[in-house]
Amino acid sequence: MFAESLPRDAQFDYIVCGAGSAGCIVAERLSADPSNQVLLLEAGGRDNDINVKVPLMVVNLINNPEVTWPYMTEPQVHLNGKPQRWTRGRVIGGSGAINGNLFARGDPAEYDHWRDLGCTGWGYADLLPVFMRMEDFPEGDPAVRGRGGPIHCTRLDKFDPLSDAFIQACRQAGYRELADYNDGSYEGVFYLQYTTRRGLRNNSAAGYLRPARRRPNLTVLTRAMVARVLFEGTRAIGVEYLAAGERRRATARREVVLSAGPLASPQLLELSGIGNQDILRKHGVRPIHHLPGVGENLRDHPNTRLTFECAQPITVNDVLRSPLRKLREGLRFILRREGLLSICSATAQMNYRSRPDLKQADLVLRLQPLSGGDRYARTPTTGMDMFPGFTFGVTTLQPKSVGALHIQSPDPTRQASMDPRYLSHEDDAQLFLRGMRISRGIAGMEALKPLVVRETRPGPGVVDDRDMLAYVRETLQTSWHMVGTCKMGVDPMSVVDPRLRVHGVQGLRVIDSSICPTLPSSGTNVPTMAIAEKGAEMLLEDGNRHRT
Ligand SMILES: Cc1cc2nc3c(=O)[nH]c(=O)nc-3n(C[C@H](O)[C@H](O)[C@H](O)COP(=O)(O)OP(=O)(O)OC[C@H]3O[C@@H](n4cnc5c(N)ncnc54)[C@H](O)[C@@H]3O)c2cc1C
Repeated sequence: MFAESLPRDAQFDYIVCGAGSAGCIVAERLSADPSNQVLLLEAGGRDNDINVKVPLMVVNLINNPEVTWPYMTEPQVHLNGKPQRWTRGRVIGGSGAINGNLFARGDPAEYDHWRDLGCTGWGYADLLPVFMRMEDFPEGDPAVRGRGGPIHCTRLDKFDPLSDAFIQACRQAGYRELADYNDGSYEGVFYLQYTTRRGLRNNSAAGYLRPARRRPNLTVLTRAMVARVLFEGTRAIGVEYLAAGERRRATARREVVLSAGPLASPQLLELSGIGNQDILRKHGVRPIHHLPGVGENLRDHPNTRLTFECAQPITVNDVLRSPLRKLREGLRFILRREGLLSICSATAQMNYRSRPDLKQADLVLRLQPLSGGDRYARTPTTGMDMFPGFTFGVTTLQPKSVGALHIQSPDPTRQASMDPRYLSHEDDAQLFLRGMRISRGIAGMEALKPLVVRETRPGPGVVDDRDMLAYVRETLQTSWHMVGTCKMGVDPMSVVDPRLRVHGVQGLRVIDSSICPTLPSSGTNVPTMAIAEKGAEMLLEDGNRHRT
């Protein structure tokens, strides 16, 4: 239940910090046992905004400071010195409340890689039952797809002519079409699936937290920013948080769980004295445990784009710039819960290998039936093209450039210094050139040709390596898939063990996307929700073991 405030020094069994994709699940799972008193603290507010519910209306959220964190990275040396804007959700549901709703488990081979790195229990076969119990996808193969779970997965049965032509063009170029890319197959071209239920966003806040919000043993406090974890020796005993202009405390009898996401969970560890002791001392934080991996291993999927003018007015651009089309799409959505309003943007995708000798797909080509100056240009006032347009997003799946994030002050309200070091590894830059060339080949296939008037970005004049690379460095942006800053593992640079317990201290876990050792080869939302499902199961198992 939502609380307005908490009594001074309130006590709970578990305190979960951050109500994002992971935190909502952890809190729901823990509070399903009525003997657990659970507190969920969220820095942002409630998620009642209609823009959260209707998928396409996310265009009104990603530039809205009311529901987002306005993070900026350090200037990027390999992107002409430009810092990058990194929007994240600051609201119940977290980034899952403002994301693209794309439903992807990721490449099974990448989870097997995690297992091979020493993360016992995290191979694809281990995760399959977790993915299955989370989801509701009645039309899928019941041997590998779940039904009846809290997160509904939608496969649209009608697509627009542009998406159909894209699929056809990829097939003409020799790639195979997948009927269900979440069934364990991963390489090929496919129509995307969405985390929506009856046309509305079905994130972890909707699927897990909402049904649990009246439980008397679950307290949810919004506008409460965790400032640090409190310790007695090396045991976490609670948190200090900022609410209504005051610094307050809450105590955890069992465990504190950090689910504040990949940019805040490592910051909270460092503010609490867990991290590289030299960095902590430099910023006036007394070290409790030297853990040099905290904040390292920052990974993201960088993204560059080719945009095209479309020969027919069938794109999101055409809907958003025409009051009549908006009304028509609005009615279609209200009456049948279908159409462009029921998706955020992307409709089809191809996962493929840049070279046949590779073990797994390393590139993504994604179709978005909208176009504009950059990834945040989603409306006429934010830079969307005022003509029919579509985008080919090009993303490298396992970039070799890895960055770091660290506190730059003991003040919890000051963002950490974030440096993804995009394109610092030359192989990543070369892979983008390959991806762009393959994308142009697809745009030139018979099936797509009638819909392409011209390439608008980078444009037909940009053809040699030097010019294309200059374009990539100028236009590269995030896919908002940051992970890895509290890496799970057994090596000296890992932060949590495979049961997600922070090394070297007791009573403290990190359960969110920051524990991924490498990038899941996909969007990171479904992988994060699976991490939360599995992490909560471990918390409950360990809690019960102590009781008996
Ligand atoms: C614009 C955008 C589009 C995306 N599109 C997709 C997509 O289509 N498909 C996909 O698979 N993935 C997508 N992602 C990525 C995916 O949504 C994230 O990887 C996932 O939500 C991460 O979950 P998390 O729980 O780790 O963090 P978050 O969901 O970010 O949750 C962290 C929560 O902690 C809160 N918090 C932070 N600091 C504190 C503090 N000090 N005290 C209290 N609370 C705090 C935050 O406000 C937030 O609510 C997208 C992300 C974004 C931002």
